[in-house]
Amino acid sequence: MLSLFVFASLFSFHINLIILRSLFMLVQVALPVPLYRVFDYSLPADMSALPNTTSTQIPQIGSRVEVSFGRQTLIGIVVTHIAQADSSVPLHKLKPLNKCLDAEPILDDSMLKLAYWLARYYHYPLGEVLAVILPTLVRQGRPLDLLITHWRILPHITDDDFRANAKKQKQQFDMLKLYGERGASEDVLLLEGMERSFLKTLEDKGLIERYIQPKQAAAPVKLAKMPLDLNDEQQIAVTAIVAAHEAKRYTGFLLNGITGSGKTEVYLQAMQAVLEAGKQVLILVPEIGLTPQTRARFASRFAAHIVLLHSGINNTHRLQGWQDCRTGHAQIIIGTRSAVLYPFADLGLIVVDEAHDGSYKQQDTLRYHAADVALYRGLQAKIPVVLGTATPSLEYLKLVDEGKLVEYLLLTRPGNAKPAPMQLIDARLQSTHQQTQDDGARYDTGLTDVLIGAIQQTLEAGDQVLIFLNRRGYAPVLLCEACGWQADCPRCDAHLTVHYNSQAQRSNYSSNSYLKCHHCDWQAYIPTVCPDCASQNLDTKGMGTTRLSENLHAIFANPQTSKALYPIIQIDRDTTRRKDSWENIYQRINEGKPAILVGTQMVAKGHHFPNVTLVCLPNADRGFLSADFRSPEHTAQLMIQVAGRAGRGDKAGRVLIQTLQPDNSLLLKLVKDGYLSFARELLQERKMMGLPPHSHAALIRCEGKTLAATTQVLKDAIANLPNGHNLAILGPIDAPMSKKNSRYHSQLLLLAKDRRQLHHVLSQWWQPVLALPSAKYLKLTLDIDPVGW
Ligand SMILES: Nc1ncnc2c1ncn2[C@@H]1O[C@H](COP(=O)(O)OP(=O)(O)OP(=O)(O)O)[C@@H](O)[C@H]1O
Ligand SMILES: [Zn+2]
Repeated sequence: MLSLFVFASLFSFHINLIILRSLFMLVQVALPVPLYRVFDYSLPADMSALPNTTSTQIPQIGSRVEVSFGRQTLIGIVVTHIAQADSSVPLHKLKPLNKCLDAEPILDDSMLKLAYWLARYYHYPLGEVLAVILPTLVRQGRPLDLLITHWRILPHITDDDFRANAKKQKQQFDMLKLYGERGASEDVLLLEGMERSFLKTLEDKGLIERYIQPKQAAAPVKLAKMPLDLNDEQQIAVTAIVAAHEAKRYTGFLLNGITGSGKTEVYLQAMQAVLEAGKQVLILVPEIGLTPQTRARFASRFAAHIVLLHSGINNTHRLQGWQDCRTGHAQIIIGTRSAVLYPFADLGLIVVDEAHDGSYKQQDTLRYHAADVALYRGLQAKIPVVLGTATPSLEYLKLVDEGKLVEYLLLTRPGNAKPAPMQLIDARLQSTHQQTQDDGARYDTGLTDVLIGAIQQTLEAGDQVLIFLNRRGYAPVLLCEACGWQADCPRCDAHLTVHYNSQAQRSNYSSNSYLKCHHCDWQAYIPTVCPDCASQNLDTKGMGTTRLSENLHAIFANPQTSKALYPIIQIDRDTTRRKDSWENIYQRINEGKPAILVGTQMVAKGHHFPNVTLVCLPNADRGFLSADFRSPEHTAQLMIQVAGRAGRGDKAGRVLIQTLQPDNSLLLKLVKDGYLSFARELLQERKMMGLPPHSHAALIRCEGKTLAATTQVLKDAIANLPNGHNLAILGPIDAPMSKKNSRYHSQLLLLAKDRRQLHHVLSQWWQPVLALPSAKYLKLTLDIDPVGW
């Protein structure tokens, strides 16, 4: 009895102590505001007044709280508990929290560490980093219980309880009846076509009830199909990745495999070991067009819970996916860039497919690179990370040289498939093919006879042709032949692209014919006379995918019917805008009948079209002339990726590159010696010039109403650099497209030999730059490891 009393009094003393401590305890909250700091809030005297806390509980680190901030109410994340004595805010100025939204942390320690790392590395405010990490609905405060709603029919209810006129309700009731006395989860029912409003109606009528159950763990992953027999190169790579996984050791792998060498099979077999150990696998893919096909490939191998994360899913699905990753319910996660920021219960492997791809770099707000973040997360979780590509960026080659990435080469294609040889066609020696239009006038098709002959031959052999043209629309320029006027965007330093369809008459302003700026989406009618000199002599210059498709129609038309003899399938952002259009196009191609595919860079990425045996690049080599030092690397990657679509099935393929500069040394090197040798030479050149990856870059951009203002800030910023900074400074210069959307842009590039030195300077310098008097009303951004110029 006595001991019980002692225990009880000790217990209440303990409680009092906690309450007492919480009175002097503050929480520091990261809020989604552009300020480089966290904010102190006190706890209300009566903690139980805070929803989601008990009288003894302090809101946990990693949980969401609602606070008053100025006149606003914001939701932020608790990042630390501090003693009141340690706060710089005087007691009377401290505000109490309004609400605690989570009883448990929604971000664990590793996610918070990730957020701190991102904030530090990209010099971005912590609260805004967290806003990028969290899905919209989480940010807005949606409750995140890990319980799921089930619905079932009440035991005493029978069919007789329905009146005759409630037909739809009866239908839905019958559907629920199929699930027996335990009913089914709301997600399943909604997927089956049940409507939420009906569930509510049936509940209100006392026919069905909801009950809550904890989410069940996913069933162990099973193989749905036998793996292929690996070739030696593949086997060596799989063994190394699995060994790192088994040793619970971080290793960054560069899986450097030529196009069609079976990198995906390597991912699949490495994944198998990881999934069988009960761990999750994250696969990053470049863009939305890829995800359905990729999913199909993984789903046919593994019976597993696969979650797809890309920009096309709505907020509810995104939240669901986020929860599934965090609880471990998701076993295979296939996603674009932002999936690398998701929380995972037990991640065992990260694969970054087509790791060189530009879409892995986020180009606004937090400018992270998903492959770099993947490597950090691998290190954090002690797991292997595989960067797979046929065209590794120079950054990765350098990391291999430094021993920071382990490289495995796949130099052959499995089975009979051989890499397609590349051949140059000198377009200076040959005039391009001319066609006659209805009114008898001749026009240039932009294709040489050699190219047309090869296309014809391929189609007659029953195969498919892919023509790559990285420009959508009809033509990039509308020009007055009389006075030289060109249709330019009033808001950007850019020509307006002509979107035109010969079926729609040019003069009747049909919705198919218009001028459009591809940078700001400004649109205008196509004028019938020149706005400057009133001449009717307006003409288009250059060729986009629509025009090329029309030209091909004319070239390969049946003379009697004028109809094209072969399907001509245009694949670009305009033709794949609708949700299911990519799927339809994909199906048409995979029927395998002879066809001509005309596509922009959308077709370059990872697709497997086994019947394509000829790939043509009528003018893809232009990028070798650009001013951006990264342009040759990116152009070569794109060319090799497109070329890699040829000859992936049993038949041999070939690649024809039509060019006006057949003597260009870069082009010759690429065609003759292949990508790796080409890339090695570029890397050497960058070393000589001290350019990335042989130095580390930060790009500062300034946007404002005049170039004078944007340049001035950057000059002031340079003047503020700490003494002895030891950085190379390029600029300020006008940005490549200095006027965009009626705003002007200047930029400044900082280069450092040593990464730490760059970050050291930035950490002292960047925040004061944002506070410069001349920076008021201007937008300043910092891009660490920029990929564009
Ligand atoms: N060991 C193997 N034996 C037989 N066929 C294989 C093997 N490995 C891969 N393949 C087949 O080779 C084809 C090309 O493989 P995959 O698409 O994985 O190449 P990839 O390296 O990912 O290509 P890309 O970089 O161009 O996307 C596929 O049809 C695949 O099924
Ligand atoms: Zn524009």
